[in-house]
Amino acid sequence: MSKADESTVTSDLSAATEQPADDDTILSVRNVSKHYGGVVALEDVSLSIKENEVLSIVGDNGAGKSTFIKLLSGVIPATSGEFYMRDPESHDLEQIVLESPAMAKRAGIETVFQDMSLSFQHDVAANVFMGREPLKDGLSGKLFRRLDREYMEQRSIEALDEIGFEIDPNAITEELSGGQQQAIAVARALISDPRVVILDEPTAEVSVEGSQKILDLIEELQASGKTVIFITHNLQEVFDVADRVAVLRSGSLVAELENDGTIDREELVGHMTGAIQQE
Ligand SMILES: Nc1ncnc2c1ncn2[C@@H]1O[C@H](COP(=O)(O)OP(=O)(O)OP(=O)(O)O)[C@@H](O)[C@H]1O
Repeated sequence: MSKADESTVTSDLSAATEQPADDDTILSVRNVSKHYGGVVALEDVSLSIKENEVLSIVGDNGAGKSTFIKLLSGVIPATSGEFYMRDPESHDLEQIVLESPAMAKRAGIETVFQDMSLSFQHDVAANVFMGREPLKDGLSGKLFRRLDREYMEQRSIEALDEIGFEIDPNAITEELSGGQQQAIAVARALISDPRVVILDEPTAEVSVEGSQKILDLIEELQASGKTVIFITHNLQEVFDVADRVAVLRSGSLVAELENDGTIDREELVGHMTGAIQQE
């Protein structure tokens, strides 16, 4: 049996018209396409993300990875297709509209983009709460309302601690390492208690040591009940922390593989490059 046969491979997924809504699906992407004018960035992608899994998305440059997560974060609208999210109360998969970042956040999806969107001159607590600063009660009149700094610092410490980082909330962000900055961006994403956390190449600008901390962080997120989707170019990271890997090639989802010890680098690269093509 070839390596490809040994693995749990589902191929030609882009041809699927409807995906079964497995009980453990938290987020379902159905027949989603994104065209930029004449450029086909994604074509008829269907993918189910399972509750509490770590799913890695890989693909060569231009495969459609960034486009895929921009759609899930509501940064750009899909040209066609549908998204469904498991409702935490009814437990049904309900259709959601992802046409703005606010809509994605409301659905419980938070994304940390590669640039992290941090304000580097500001301190850690300010970044963790950026755009959601709590105000002190008891003071009347907008002009006199003050930030609840004490709460911000305390919550920042807790949010970072939850993902395995100890960082002074008063430290200036630009003075911290790449791994610490990534942790701050993740802590900010966690403040709204999302169910799905998307990380866009979280280790790209981080030292080897910092990268290991980020991989630990991904495991912490999973242990705390989150579902994690992460994009990486580093295949070793896929083997280290992903439960499953989805491979995009030229805008199509060409394989989904369980990271159950049977896939190897050659096989993964084969799917990415097209050297392996399933019927
Ligand atoms: N705003 C845009 N306008 C036109 N074409 C775009 C736009 N954004 C992406 N594309 C095209 O869509 C395709 C998919 O791009 P995307 O950035 O999603 O790929 P990627 O897998 O994230 O690549 P990389 O690893 O290089 O970031 C590429 O052909 C790209 O040139």
